[in-house]
Amino acid sequence: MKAAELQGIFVPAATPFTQDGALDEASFDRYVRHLLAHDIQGIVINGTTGESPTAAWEEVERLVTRARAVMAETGHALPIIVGTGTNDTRTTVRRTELARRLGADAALVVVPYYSKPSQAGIVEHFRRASETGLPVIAYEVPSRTGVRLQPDTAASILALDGVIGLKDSSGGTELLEALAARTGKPVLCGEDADFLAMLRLGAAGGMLASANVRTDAFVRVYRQIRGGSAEQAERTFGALLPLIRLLFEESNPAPLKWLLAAQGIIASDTLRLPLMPVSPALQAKLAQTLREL
Ligand SMILES: O=C(O)C1=N[C@H](C(=O)O)C[C@H](O)C1
Repeated sequence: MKAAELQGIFVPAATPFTQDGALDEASFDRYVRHLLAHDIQGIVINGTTGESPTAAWEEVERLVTRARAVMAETGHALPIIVGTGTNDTRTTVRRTELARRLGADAALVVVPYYSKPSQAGIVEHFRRASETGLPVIAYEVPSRTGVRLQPDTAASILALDGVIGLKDSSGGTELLEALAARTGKPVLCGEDADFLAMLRLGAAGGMLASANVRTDAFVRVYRQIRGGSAEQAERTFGALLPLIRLLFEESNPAPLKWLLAAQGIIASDTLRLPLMPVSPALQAKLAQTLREL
């Protein structure tokens, strides 16, 4: 995958489980077929939305194999981006190599969480991952990692040959604006509520959990901005905002999985602990949204 291909809407897939918590491949196949019916630019497997903290690597490999098979059956060849980042550089490098051998198109590598490494340590982490030969998309999400990329650090990571872009879930537009004059590489919005603001400031697109629902409307927002129809984009996005807020009212991907299951796209909204199903109060709000979709 090349940097120039990081444009448009990328959908991070949820990982369907059966009620007893096993990987539900039949649901995943159906779900991928559903996603492929929309004009998206790629699918992410094992992102945050895919419950990467509790997915076994063997399961990730199964999902990549299934996604590729469904694409072959339906005549699609969209990029498959695989979450390979952990807080351990060695494991991250090994997973990125495995993903490359499996035929992934790019790796989504999160800023190493929990250890609170120095900015220099973070750059080194990405250098090692980027030397595997699989294009890397760096993923900045300080609310989850506990460490924030400084703009200089993000620019150094983006300057690495094997890094093709950044998914920015930092919240707000500061990092994007700081990077604007310093990198030609694409920045994708990873903070759903900021999608429109970031597109306006030059983001190349979005990698958005909420684009699993009302996918076509997210594609429309992107196209409207690219086509210069800012007012239309504002209206389209304004109509999506209540849905986005609901999807993040409790930890992603719990609300999303509830909606996918309620629509029959996946069989069950089962999550792996410590994530819990959505509360009854949120379920009632999601059920109302479902009637309006
Ligand atoms: O799975 C992802 O990739 C995303 N994760 C973010 C999160 O839950 O923190 C949200 C974003 O929409 C995509």
